[in-house]
Amino acid sequence: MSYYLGIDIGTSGTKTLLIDQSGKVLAEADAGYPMEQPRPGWTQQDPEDWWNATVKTVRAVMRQSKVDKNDVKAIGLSGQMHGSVFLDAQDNVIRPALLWNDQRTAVQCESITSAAGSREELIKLVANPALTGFQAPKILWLRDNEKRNFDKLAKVLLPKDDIRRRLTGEYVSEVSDASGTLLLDVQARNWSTELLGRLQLDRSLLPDVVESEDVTGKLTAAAAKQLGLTTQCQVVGGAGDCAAGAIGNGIVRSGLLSTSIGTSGVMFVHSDEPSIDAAGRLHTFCHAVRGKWHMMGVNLTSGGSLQWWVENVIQGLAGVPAAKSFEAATAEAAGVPAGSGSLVFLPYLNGERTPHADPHARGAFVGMNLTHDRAAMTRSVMEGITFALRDSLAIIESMGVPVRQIRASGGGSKNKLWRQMQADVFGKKITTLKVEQGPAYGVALLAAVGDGAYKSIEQACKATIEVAEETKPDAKAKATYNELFPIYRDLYGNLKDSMHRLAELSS
Ligand SMILES: Nc1ncnc2c1ncn2[C@@H]1O[C@H](COP(=O)(O)OP(=O)(O)O)[C@@H](O)[C@H]1O
Ligand SMILES: O=C(CO)[C@@H](O)[C@H](O)COP(=O)(O)O
Repeated sequence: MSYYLGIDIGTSGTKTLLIDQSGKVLAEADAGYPMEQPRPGWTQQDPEDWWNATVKTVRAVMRQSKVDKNDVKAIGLSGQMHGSVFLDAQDNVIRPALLWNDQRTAVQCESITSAAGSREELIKLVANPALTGFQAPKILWLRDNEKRNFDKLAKVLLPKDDIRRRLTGEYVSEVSDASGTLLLDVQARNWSTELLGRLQLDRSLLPDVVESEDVTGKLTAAAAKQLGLTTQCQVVGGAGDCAAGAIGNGIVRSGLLSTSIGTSGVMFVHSDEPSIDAAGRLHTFCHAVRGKWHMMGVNLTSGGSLQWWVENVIQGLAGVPAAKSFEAATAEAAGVPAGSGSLVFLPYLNGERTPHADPHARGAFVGMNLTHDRAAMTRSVMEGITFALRDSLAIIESMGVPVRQIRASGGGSKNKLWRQMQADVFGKKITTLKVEQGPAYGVALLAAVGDGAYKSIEQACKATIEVAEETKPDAKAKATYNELFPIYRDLYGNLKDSMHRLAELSS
């Protein structure tokens, strides 16, 4: 029997799992690490933490499963997208890695747009506008602000690709994650030499780019020893965590969408063609399916807003025990009718990407009155997060993209109230999988495809992924949300100026 490892370098921690060739999960392990926030809107991590978590979790699943190391044929890598690991010519990490939710690069986004000629020209080159989280503005930020570090720079890698370097000694990325650098010609599935030239960035700074199921190398002797595996173990391209999570949800053909409520929120749709949102509100990226694309809307503080509410606000007030806090808070919210008594929450606690692309957007509760209590406010937070996902769905539908099935995933979708709320807010049936394992599972499947256990990722998904539960919209709640959604949408425009002035004051 052959076995495959999936490793997901997440923001809060690394998750590793081991599957057999039928797709059955034999063991899984997690290891967490901190995220530094040296200033409001700045986020960083130490790549060494990702490596230590990788070693720890791989060793843990090998120990738990008791699988013979010679039978582990391949590894798939997934990870938080867009981050930058800056390396010197000796592969030393020059400074902490800047992350996907870092907002320090607004000035560099403007420089990139003007170097391309205009926002429209930039979208023509790389299918997307310049957004603060993406990798290219981070490279320019280093050049503009830390010249001594920039002078040492020899390579820039995405988080999971830095783990690949440590596993195989190779500098390689793959198309789905490379799409989020803003330097990939997404339609041609290769680096945009045109944009690199206009930004005066040397191609040698970037790794090679392959398809997600391609084998990128084998473990070095040192890595094999550290992980307790063999030098015959292959490492496939893998995928950025959104595409990897979508594969884990079986989103590999037209008409299928997935939502994910994790720290960030994602509305993801498969596309046979590189369809581009001319306004640049959705990201158009290569899918981890060979020769296919996807579009997605991303909310920066999705489940992260509930986490903020439960940890920073409610816990302080009520002393809810940490382990049970999400369940306890949402159980209380379930007693409040849909619409939270006309209270609307805007989940823009760290700026927002889709649809506003605004690092200075801020959160708000609007419509409070004397009847509102903690439970209503919790519910309103959940509804605001779900409205933010509906914003992305509305854009997808306005582009004429077919929507046949929506599969809900991520920590938030494990909650029954939130699954019902998604059905009611979207006005559509929501399905969930029998076993949802997220991005690590998606890349373990890519590893199985790379090793030849399946002909294609579509075939692997068909053989392994089973839809279990269906949640239908409730007509009354759907009508309430249809009334509230236009108000939610108007609020950003109405409050934008005040949000910006407040963001300025807190910076
Ligand atoms: N039992 C629960 N009920 C409601 N929401 C939950 C529950 N468990 C987790 N969540 C939400 O899911 C988020 C974490 O999702 P997860 O997919 O595990 O995160 P990450 O994106 O960091 O990997 C939390 O911040 C919280 O908003
Ligand atoms: O920026 C994006 C996608 O564009 C985020 O989805 C990050 O990739 C999130 O990573 P996790 O919080 O799920 O680790």
